[in-house]
Amino acid sequence: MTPLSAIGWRWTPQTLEPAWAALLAAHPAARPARIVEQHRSGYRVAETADAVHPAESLPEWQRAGSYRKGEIAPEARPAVGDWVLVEGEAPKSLRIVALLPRFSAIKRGAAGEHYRQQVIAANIDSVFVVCGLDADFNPRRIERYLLLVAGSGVQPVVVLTKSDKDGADSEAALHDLRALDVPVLAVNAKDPASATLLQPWLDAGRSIVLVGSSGAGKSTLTNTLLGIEKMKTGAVRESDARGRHTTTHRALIALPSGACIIDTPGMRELKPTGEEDVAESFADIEALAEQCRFRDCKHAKEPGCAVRAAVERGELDGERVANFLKLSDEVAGAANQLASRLAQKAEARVQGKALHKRLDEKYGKR
Ligand SMILES: Nc1nc2c(ncn2[C@@H]2O[C@H](COP(=O)(O)OP(=O)(O)OP(=O)(O)O)[C@@H](O)[C@H]2O)c(=O)[nH]1
Ligand SMILES: [Zn+2]
Repeated sequence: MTPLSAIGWRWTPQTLEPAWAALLAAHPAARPARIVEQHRSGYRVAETADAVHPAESLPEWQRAGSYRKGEIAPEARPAVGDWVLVEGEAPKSLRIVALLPRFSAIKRGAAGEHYRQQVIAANIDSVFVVCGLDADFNPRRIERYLLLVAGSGVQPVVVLTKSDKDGADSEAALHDLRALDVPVLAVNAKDPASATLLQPWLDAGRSIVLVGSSGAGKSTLTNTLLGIEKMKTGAVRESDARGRHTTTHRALIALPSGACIIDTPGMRELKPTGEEDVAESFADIEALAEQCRFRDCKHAKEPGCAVRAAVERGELDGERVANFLKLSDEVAGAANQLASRLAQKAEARVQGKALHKRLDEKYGKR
């Protein structure tokens, strides 16, 4: 394994995307590196699994406040997981000279900012949606994660942990999740033999992210896959008054299988961008909705509702339907925000143009 392949580089000159090859050719003195952290003050990149260094970024990627002319969209700036080309010497004088196009991107809505959305992890192959088979078990939360990563180009896998615990009912959980058309696995995250169920997604050169609520077992699973105690887990932390933020942070963890796990704080709070396709994530409900008497049926009190009929027959989970409606509203809300931000942006551009025109008329072309 080369140092680069341990952090997810799996291309040879023959298999390299033409766009990547062209950028490499355009920067003959540069070499690939991966963004593993993004801070207000700048980026940190890895060239090997063990060495993470600050890198100076292009001036146009520096955070800017508002829509100024020529400002670069947030999606066009590097994000965690992105491959970039760097020049200069580590540790002190690395410079990013180009961003390589990404093959997948997990995005989230960025309310409260001027930006419409943010890329929180790029070039990821699979996302493990981790959920415990204890009080943490929540099909609605799983559906939500799946909706938010659908369309990102990343393959989701639902990993149900704590299958070994008293009261854990894997069968019942698998039944509750039967409507999902993604792989669902029940594991004991503490047991290496059990964790081998995840091998199909851990081939060399693959990049994974883990999402799930606090205590779901993400660190435990990471440690088991790693084979050593690299991240502190909850059991250790319980004696620590500072609580959940004491996990030793490693942005990129190279696994013995040759895959790597990328951890980014952004994955902890996912909210819709407005571009999600709820119908696609809830294809079972969408198919039933075609049979409803009214085309715009809200599946509430309308007569002839095929969705409610399926719930009444026990063929569809009523809570899944409620979550579908809730998430549809949320995505519609985010889509409206997105549309109004785009409209504001267009408006600002038109005003800018009008101003220029008036200035031109008054003072002549400058
Ligand atoms: N028995 C059993 N315990 C588990 C399993 N997975 C996790 N645990 C325990 O659950 C607790 C929380 O697990 P963590 O791995 O720290 O959870 P986390 O998802 O990393 O939590 P955050 O770091 O807060 O996001 C720890 O005490 C683990 O030992 C499992 O499959 N079986
Ligand atoms: Zn209906």
